[in-house]
Amino acid sequence: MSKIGLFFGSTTGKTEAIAEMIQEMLGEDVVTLHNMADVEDVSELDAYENLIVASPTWNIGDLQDDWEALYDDLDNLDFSGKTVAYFGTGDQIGYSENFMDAVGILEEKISEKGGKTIGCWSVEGYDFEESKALKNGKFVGLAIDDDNQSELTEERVSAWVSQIKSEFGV
Ligand SMILES: Cc1cc2nc3c(=O)[nH]c(=O)nc-3n(C[C@H](O)[C@H](O)[C@H](O)COP(=O)(O)O)c2cc1C
Repeated sequence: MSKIGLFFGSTTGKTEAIAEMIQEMLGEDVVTLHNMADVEDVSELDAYENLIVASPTWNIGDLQDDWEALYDDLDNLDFSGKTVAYFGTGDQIGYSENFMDAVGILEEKISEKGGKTIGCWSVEGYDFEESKALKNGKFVGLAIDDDNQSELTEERVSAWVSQIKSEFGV
């Protein structure tokens, strides 16, 4: 069993590309990728104590479709004892009032069910109106905007990976 299960949804491939980048940085022996399109039952998340949960925001403030399909089933899981980091991709200019909402929606549900959130991320360098992913003035996970700030993607991912590495203790 690898140490971290990374569960992502991705409609046009951007979130998937970030998931692969993270796996490469942390090592294939450490991170196992699970595309939500192939996940039949959310109990697959239960196999890990350390999780990375990722979704782009679609349809103006919604979860990506494959997460949407299984979202209600998260109520059947107990996340206590689990450590969870989040990331998402979004468009802070086109969807300024809903930037990264999907990450906020997932974090709220999973932390309600006992998950311990790590990997919070500063809003510095972003320009948006509103986001459900904000808690105490920070994003509850890494925010990637490849639509408008692709030149910052790799350095953001790399800094966040160093951060969660020590928070996960891997
Ligand atoms: C129709 C449509 C709706 C979108 N809605 C949002 C949104 O509400 N909030 C946001 O931050 N980004 C939004 N986006 C931007 C996507 O989340 C962004 O392009 C993302 O990187 C796509 O990820 P994926 O390729 O992994 O599916 C939207 C894009 C489209 C085309």
